[in-house]
Amino acid sequence: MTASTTTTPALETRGLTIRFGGHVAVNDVSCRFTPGTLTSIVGPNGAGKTTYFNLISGQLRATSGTVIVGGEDITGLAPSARTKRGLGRAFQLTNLFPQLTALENVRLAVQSRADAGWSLLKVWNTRRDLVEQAEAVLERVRLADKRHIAPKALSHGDQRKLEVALLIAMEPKVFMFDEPTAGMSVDEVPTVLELINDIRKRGDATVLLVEHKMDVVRSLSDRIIVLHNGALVADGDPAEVIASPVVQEAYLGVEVARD
Ligand SMILES: Nc1ncnc2c1ncn2[C@@H]1O[C@H](COP(=O)(O)OP(=O)(O)OP(=O)(O)O)[C@@H](O)[C@H]1O
Repeated sequence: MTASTTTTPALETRGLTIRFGGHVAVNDVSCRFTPGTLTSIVGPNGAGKTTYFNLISGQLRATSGTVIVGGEDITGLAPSARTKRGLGRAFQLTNLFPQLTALENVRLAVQSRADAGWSLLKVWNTRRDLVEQAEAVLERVRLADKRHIAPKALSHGDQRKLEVALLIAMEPKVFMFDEPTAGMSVDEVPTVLELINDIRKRGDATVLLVEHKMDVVRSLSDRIIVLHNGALVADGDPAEVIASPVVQEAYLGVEVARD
């Protein structure tokens, strides 16, 4: 294990399990995620990666096991309550307000975070701040020049950047990305990866990344865990895990074989 055992984990799962009928999609997964690290979760199709994410973010309820954020057991909480505890998951743009501009959407995300901790009056008094913060986030994801465009009019790559912007605006402690480069053209991929790398380098954010492209995983990760048939079968340093038989077998002839 590369995760430090002395630092309080930002996120921890203990014995996390979900069954669909007779099928165990996530099977007794115990794992600690340390602040300031990026962990990639890999494994073959159907291994349970997205289901693991759904259990962490609350889209699915575990059959057994616990999810702990910042030392607090959040297993019984709804997704929105988990978001307030600092769990942030990037979702496709279906969550956006299509009639609003990119800037207005990001401002709403900034505001939803502000509302969680501030009085409404204070939010009103700092409206200008909220817009400035939203603009700063759009700068950071290099969408400042497109701030007045509606999300659906953005290119696919810019839409993915906007998704990252919304997540950044909510200032979560844990950032969760499920295949953030899926469906992107080759030239759009590096910008989104740079943004994720930038999140990881700033402060003590904890980043979880589900990604199939092994070259991406290798370049970004501090640690890799491997799920196979719902179980955690490898965990550690990226080079070691990528070289392990289970990963070699799962990805043989695909990305790994190219290097
Ligand atoms: N709601 C559900 N009902 C029944 N079975 C489900 C449900 N959600 C997931 N599964 C099953 O759980 C297993 C794990 O699926 P999951 O989508 O988590 O895998 P994955 O590792 O994310 O795969 P991929 O890389 O293809 O996205 C699969 O066999 C899937 O069919």
